[in-house]
Amino acid sequence: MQKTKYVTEQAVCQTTLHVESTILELDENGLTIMQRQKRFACQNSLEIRYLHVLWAEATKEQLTIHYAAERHKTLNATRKVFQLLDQGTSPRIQAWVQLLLDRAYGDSKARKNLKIYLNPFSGKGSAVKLYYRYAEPLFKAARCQIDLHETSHSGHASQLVREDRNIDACDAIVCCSGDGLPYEVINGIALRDDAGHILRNVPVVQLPGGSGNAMCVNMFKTTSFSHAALYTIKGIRQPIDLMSVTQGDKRYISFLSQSVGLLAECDLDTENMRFLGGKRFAVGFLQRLFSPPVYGCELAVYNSTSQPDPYADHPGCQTNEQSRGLPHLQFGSVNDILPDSWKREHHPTLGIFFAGQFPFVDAISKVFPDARPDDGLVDIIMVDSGIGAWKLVQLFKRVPEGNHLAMREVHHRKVAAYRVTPVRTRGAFSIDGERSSFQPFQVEVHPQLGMTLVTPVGAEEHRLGHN
Ligand SMILES: Nc1ncnc2c1ncn2[C@@H]1O[C@H](COP(=O)(O)OP(=O)(O)OP(=O)(O)O)[C@@H](O)[C@H]1O
Repeated sequence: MQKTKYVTEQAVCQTTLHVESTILELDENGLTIMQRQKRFACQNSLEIRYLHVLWAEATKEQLTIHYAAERHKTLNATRKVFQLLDQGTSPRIQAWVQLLLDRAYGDSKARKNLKIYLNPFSGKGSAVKLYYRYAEPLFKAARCQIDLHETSHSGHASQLVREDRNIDACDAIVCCSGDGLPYEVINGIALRDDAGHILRNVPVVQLPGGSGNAMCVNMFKTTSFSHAALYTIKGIRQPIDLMSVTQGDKRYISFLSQSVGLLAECDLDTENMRFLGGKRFAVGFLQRLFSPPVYGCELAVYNSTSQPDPYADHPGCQTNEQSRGLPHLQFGSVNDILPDSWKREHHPTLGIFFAGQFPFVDAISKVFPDARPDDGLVDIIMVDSGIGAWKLVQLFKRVPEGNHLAMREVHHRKVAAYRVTPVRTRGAFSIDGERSSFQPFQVEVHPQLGMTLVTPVGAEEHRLGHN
């Protein structure tokens, strides 16, 4: 807490508050607090961006401004207190405080009601510590209402969201975890009778507590825990597409990716090396570099831009109306006969199949650089297993910048739906980074079925490892 100052109100206009020797000025970008030393000279000026202002209130006696102060690239909840000598309830001061709050929150809802799920085993097991140290103080300073649940087992978060009768009263579901927990939450909601209504209306966000944290990187453009907490407080609602994945008689909801082949193996088959953190993926890659696996498959794709009527030759399909439940599968499931309008291809020597709807699939891999999360399309990249070790290394070196799409060996496209039928009977397949059974699967995009929060205008991008 900063040093307390004794002041009296002499407000001169709506954006400026003179309180004895202090001037509080609301300018274009934020609040400036100046100490007036002599008649015309101001010193000790402090600037607080509106983005960083968490809360402000004036009681009869004092004005308190809570804000997120940045030190060593980490945000900490702090406050300034000014004594108002019985004048805090004056309309002028109350109007100034309201103006500060209006500018601090803009289009974002203030005092959010947050439902928080904490996975104590995410990543290297530090999510709980990170939450209490970096997120909770900011949420409390911003006067958020917190309903916190620590998950006790796999499937716990799914059960909680399925049974929660007040879920639509919350302003965001905050997963303090890797990407596994948001996947679980979304699929838990998908089992409710009002799944469509909840998915479309209640934002799901992530504080980066796991090893991948793709949801946070894509939406908040940060791997910093404290910045992600601030962007949750100040986040703006943003609809996103979700994807149905049908496999056998099951239907999963995917928000991030589907992966078959080399990359899925590097992720799933190195889970016993979790102690290596992010490096386990690189170890898996090196192990397969000189003999990449071959995942021959039949691929069928539906591209809505070339075929204007997706329903024409699929009699079983229904319109994707804004129902309260989960949307109907417009293209049927993986068990249905393929519509004639779909393009069929045979890829006998496929090595990598990766599909996703966000640019980043983890904190550093920009696999789909021009993907848009709300365009009704899923990006697919495919690479042949015969690409060769040297080209494979080139490809991976280019992925962080997203330059790999320029390589002749990388086939990229955007589709509205697709089906993969593998030739082999065993192999690696993941949905949103979670292992799924190796069987034929079909994916269709549900435009803007999901909801999340994104950073407000003016937020910085930082994808480094700080808190
Ligand atoms: N208390 C718990 N014990 C064991 N597993 C849990 C618990 N709580 C949640 N889980 C499961 O842990 C899985 C992985 O969670 P999460 O994604 O948060 O961490 P991660 O695997 O470290 O991160 P990433 O997905 O980024 O690699 C989820 O599928 C979830 O179901």
